[in-house]
Amino acid sequence: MYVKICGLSEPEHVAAAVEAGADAIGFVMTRSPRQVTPERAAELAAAVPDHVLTVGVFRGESPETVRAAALVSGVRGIQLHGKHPHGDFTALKDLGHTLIRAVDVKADLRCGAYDEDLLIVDAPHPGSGEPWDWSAVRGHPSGHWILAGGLAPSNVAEAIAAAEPWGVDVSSGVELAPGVKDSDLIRRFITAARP
Ligand SMILES: O=C(O)c1ccccc1NCC(=O)[C@H](O)[C@H](O)COP(=O)(O)O
Repeated sequence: MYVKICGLSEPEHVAAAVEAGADAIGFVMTRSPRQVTPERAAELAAAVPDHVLTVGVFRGESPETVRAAALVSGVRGIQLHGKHPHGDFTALKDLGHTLIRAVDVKADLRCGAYDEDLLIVDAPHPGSGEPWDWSAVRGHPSGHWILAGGLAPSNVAEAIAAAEPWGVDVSSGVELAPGVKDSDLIRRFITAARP
Protein backbone atom coordinates (compact mmCIF):
# COMPACT_ATOMS: atom_id res chain seq x y z
CA MET A 1 0.00 0.00 0.00
CA TYR A 2 1.50 3.30 -1.18
CA VAL A 3 1.23 5.95 1.56
CA LYS A 4 1.46 9.71 1.11
CA ILE A 5 1.48 12.10 4.05
CA CYS A 6 0.43 15.59 2.97
CA GLY A 7 0.65 19.13 4.30
CA LEU A 8 3.92 18.90 6.22
CA SER A 9 5.57 22.10 7.40
CA GLU A 10 7.93 21.12 10.24
CA PRO A 11 11.17 19.11 10.02
CA GLU A 12 10.22 16.83 12.93
CA HIS A 13 7.09 15.70 11.11
CA VAL A 14 8.96 15.17 7.85
CA ALA A 15 11.43 13.00 9.77
CA ALA A 16 8.61 11.07 11.45
CA ALA A 17 6.93 10.35 8.11
CA VAL A 18 10.19 9.23 6.49
CA GLU A 19 11.17 7.02 9.44
CA ALA A 20 7.70 5.47 9.59
CA GLY A 21 7.96 4.44 5.93
CA ALA A 22 5.97 7.00 3.96
CA ASP A 23 6.37 6.64 0.19
CA ALA A 24 5.60 10.29 -0.51
CA ILE A 25 5.26 13.52 1.42
CA GLY A 26 3.45 16.63 0.30
CA PHE A 27 4.13 20.33 0.75
CA VAL A 28 1.10 22.52 0.12
CA MET A 29 2.10 25.58 -1.90
CA THR A 30 -1.39 26.95 -2.42
CA ARG A 31 -3.84 28.74 -0.10
CA SER A 32 -4.31 26.52 2.94
CA PRO A 33 -3.72 26.40 6.70
CA ARG A 34 -0.78 24.19 5.67
CA GLN A 35 0.69 26.50 3.08
CA VAL A 36 4.47 26.76 2.91
CA THR A 37 6.54 28.94 0.61
CA PRO A 38 8.64 27.26 -2.07
CA GLU A 39 11.71 28.29 -0.07
CA ARG A 40 10.40 26.61 3.09
CA ALA A 41 9.49 23.52 1.06
CA ALA A 42 13.07 23.46 -0.24
CA GLU A 43 14.44 23.41 3.33
CA LEU A 44 12.10 20.58 4.27
CA ALA A 45 12.66 18.58 1.07
CA ALA A 46 16.44 18.76 1.44
CA ALA A 47 16.26 16.34 4.38
CA VAL A 48 14.21 13.74 2.52
CA PRO A 49 15.99 10.66 1.12
CA ASP A 50 15.63 9.93 -2.59
CA HIS A 51 13.43 6.90 -2.11
CA VAL A 52 10.66 9.13 -0.71
CA LEU A 53 8.85 11.25 -3.31
CA THR A 54 8.55 14.92 -2.40
CA VAL A 55 5.41 16.50 -3.85
CA GLY A 56 4.36 20.12 -4.31
CA VAL A 57 0.58 20.54 -3.97
CA PHE A 58 -1.19 23.23 -6.02
CA ARG A 59 -4.74 24.27 -6.88
CA GLY A 60 -5.66 26.56 -9.73
CA GLU A 61 -2.26 28.18 -10.32
CA SER A 62 -0.95 28.61 -13.86
CA PRO A 63 1.58 26.09 -15.18
CA GLU A 64 4.18 28.86 -15.11
CA THR A 65 3.60 29.52 -11.40
CA VAL A 66 3.62 25.79 -10.62
CA ARG A 67 6.83 25.29 -12.61
CA ALA A 68 8.61 28.13 -10.80
CA ALA A 69 7.55 26.87 -7.34
CA ALA A 70 8.50 23.29 -8.21
CA LEU A 71 11.96 24.37 -9.33
CA VAL A 72 12.63 26.60 -6.32
CA SER A 73 11.42 23.95 -3.85
CA GLY A 74 13.20 21.05 -5.53
CA VAL A 75 10.22 18.71 -5.17
CA ARG A 76 10.12 15.78 -7.59
CA GLY A 77 6.35 15.50 -7.82
CA ILE A 78 3.58 17.96 -8.73
CA GLN A 79 0.00 17.47 -7.52
CA LEU A 80 -2.69 19.57 -9.21
CA HIS A 81 -6.11 19.89 -7.58
CA GLY A 82 -9.22 21.33 -9.18
CA LYS A 83 -10.23 21.73 -12.78
CA HIS A 84 -6.82 21.92 -14.41
CA PRO A 85 -7.13 21.28 -18.16
CA HIS A 86 -5.16 18.55 -19.86
CA GLY A 87 -2.90 21.26 -21.29
CA ASP A 88 -1.62 22.19 -17.81
CA PHE A 89 -0.26 18.67 -17.39
CA THR A 90 1.19 18.69 -20.89
CA ALA A 91 2.88 22.02 -20.16
CA LEU A 92 4.67 20.55 -17.12
CA LYS A 93 5.61 17.19 -18.64
CA ASP A 94 9.10 18.30 -19.74
CA LEU A 95 10.14 18.80 -16.10
CA GLY A 96 10.23 15.02 -15.69
CA HIS A 97 8.41 15.27 -12.36
CA THR A 98 5.85 12.72 -11.19
CA LEU A 99 2.55 14.37 -12.13
CA ILE A 100 -0.43 13.75 -9.89
CA ARG A 101 -4.01 14.69 -10.80
CA ALA A 102 -6.25 15.14 -7.74
CA VAL A 103 -10.00 15.08 -8.36
CA ASP A 104 -13.29 14.16 -6.75
CA VAL A 105 -15.31 11.10 -7.63
CA LYS A 106 -17.28 12.87 -10.40
CA ALA A 107 -14.19 13.44 -12.57
CA ASP A 108 -12.57 11.25 -15.21
CA LEU A 109 -11.14 8.46 -13.06
CA ARG A 110 -8.77 6.93 -15.61
CA CYS A 111 -5.23 7.40 -14.32
CA GLY A 112 -3.23 8.71 -17.26
CA ALA A 113 -6.16 10.37 -19.03
CA TYR A 114 -4.43 13.74 -18.53
CA ASP A 115 -0.91 12.31 -18.99
CA GLU A 116 -0.53 12.14 -15.21
CA ASP A 117 1.45 9.41 -13.46
CA LEU A 118 -0.75 9.05 -10.39
CA LEU A 119 -4.41 9.83 -9.68
CA ILE A 120 -5.80 10.94 -6.31
CA VAL A 121 -9.53 10.53 -5.74
CA ASP A 122 -10.36 12.95 -2.93
CA ALA A 123 -13.29 14.55 -1.14
CA PRO A 124 -14.91 17.58 -2.82
CA HIS A 125 -13.03 19.91 -0.42
CA PRO A 126 -9.34 18.91 -0.36
CA GLY A 127 -7.68 19.10 3.02
CA SER A 128 -11.00 19.40 4.85
CA GLY A 129 -10.75 16.08 6.65
CA GLU A 130 -14.32 15.28 5.64
CA PRO A 131 -14.94 11.54 5.10
CA TRP A 132 -17.01 10.59 2.06
CA ASP A 133 -18.54 7.39 0.69
CA TRP A 134 -15.26 5.67 -0.22
CA SER A 135 -17.12 2.57 -1.44
CA ALA A 136 -18.61 4.67 -4.29
CA VAL A 137 -15.25 4.70 -6.04
CA ARG A 138 -14.53 0.99 -5.76
CA GLY A 139 -13.80 -0.56 -9.14
CA HIS A 140 -14.04 2.73 -11.05
CA PRO A 141 -10.54 4.26 -11.19
CA SER A 142 -7.93 2.54 -13.31
CA GLY A 143 -4.19 2.41 -12.86
CA HIS A 144 -2.22 3.75 -9.93
CA TRP A 145 -4.81 5.60 -7.89
CA ILE A 146 -4.72 6.94 -4.36
CA LEU A 147 -7.67 7.36 -2.01
CA ALA A 148 -7.87 10.57 0.05
CA GLY A 149 -10.39 12.56 2.02
CA GLY A 150 -11.18 12.15 5.68
CA LEU A 151 -8.75 9.31 6.28
CA ALA A 152 -7.26 8.82 9.76
CA PRO A 153 -5.51 6.08 11.76
CA SER A 154 -8.90 4.96 13.05
CA ASN A 155 -10.60 4.50 9.67
CA VAL A 156 -7.93 3.94 7.02
CA ALA A 157 -8.23 0.13 7.17
CA GLU A 158 -11.99 0.41 6.69
CA ALA A 159 -11.51 2.84 3.80
CA ILE A 160 -9.02 0.53 2.08
CA ALA A 161 -11.44 -2.38 2.40
CA ALA A 162 -14.28 -0.25 0.99
CA ALA A 163 -12.47 1.30 -1.98
CA GLU A 164 -9.57 -1.07 -2.73
CA PRO A 165 -7.14 1.69 -3.74
CA TRP A 166 -3.50 1.32 -4.78
CA GLY A 167 -2.50 3.93 -2.19
CA VAL A 168 -3.77 6.31 0.48
CA ASP A 169 -3.16 10.00 1.25
CA VAL A 170 -3.84 11.89 4.48
CA SER A 171 -3.54 15.35 5.92
CA SER A 172 -6.15 16.36 8.55
CA GLY A 173 -6.29 12.89 10.06
CA VAL A 174 -2.70 13.14 11.29
CA GLU A 175 -3.17 16.61 12.80
CA LEU A 176 -4.05 17.97 16.24
CA ALA A 177 -5.51 21.12 14.63
CA PRO A 178 -5.56 22.44 11.03
CA GLY A 179 -1.94 22.67 9.96
CA VAL A 180 -0.53 21.16 13.17
CA LYS A 181 0.78 17.66 12.44
CA ASP A 182 1.47 15.02 15.11
CA SER A 183 4.30 12.50 14.75
CA ASP A 184 2.50 9.78 16.68
CA LEU A 185 -0.60 10.09 14.48
CA ILE A 186 1.64 9.91 11.38
CA ARG A 187 3.21 6.67 12.66
CA ARG A 188 -0.19 5.23 13.61
CA PHE A 189 -1.63 6.06 10.18
CA ILE A 190 1.15 4.30 8.30
CA THR A 191 0.95 1.24 10.55
CA ALA A 192 -2.83 1.06 10.12
CA ALA A 193 -2.58 1.40 6.33
CA ARG A 194 -0.07 -1.46 6.15
CA PRO A 195 -1.09 -3.95 8.86
O1 LIG B 1 -4.39 20.42 2.56
C1 LIG B 1 -4.92 21.42 2.09
O2 LIG B 1 -5.30 22.36 2.82
C2 LIG B 1 -5.14 21.55 0.62
C3 LIG B 1 -5.56 22.75 0.10
C4 LIG B 1 -5.75 22.90 -1.26
C5 LIG B 1 -5.54 21.83 -2.10
C6 LIG B 1 -5.12 20.61 -1.58
C7 LIG B 1 -4.93 20.45 -0.23
N1 LIG B 1 -4.54 19.22 0.31
C8 LIG B 1 -4.35 18.11 -0.53
C9 LIG B 1 -4.09 16.77 0.01
O3 LIG B 1 -3.35 16.01 -0.59
C10 LIG B 1 -4.79 16.21 1.17
O4 LIG B 1 -3.97 15.28 1.77
C11 LIG B 1 -6.05 15.53 0.73
O5 LIG B 1 -6.90 16.48 0.18
C12 LIG B 1 -6.72 14.85 1.90
O6 LIG B 1 -7.01 15.78 2.89
P1 LIG B 1 -7.66 15.33 4.29
O7 LIG B 1 -9.09 15.01 4.07
O8 LIG B 1 -7.45 16.51 5.17
O9 LIG B 1 -6.86 14.13 4.76
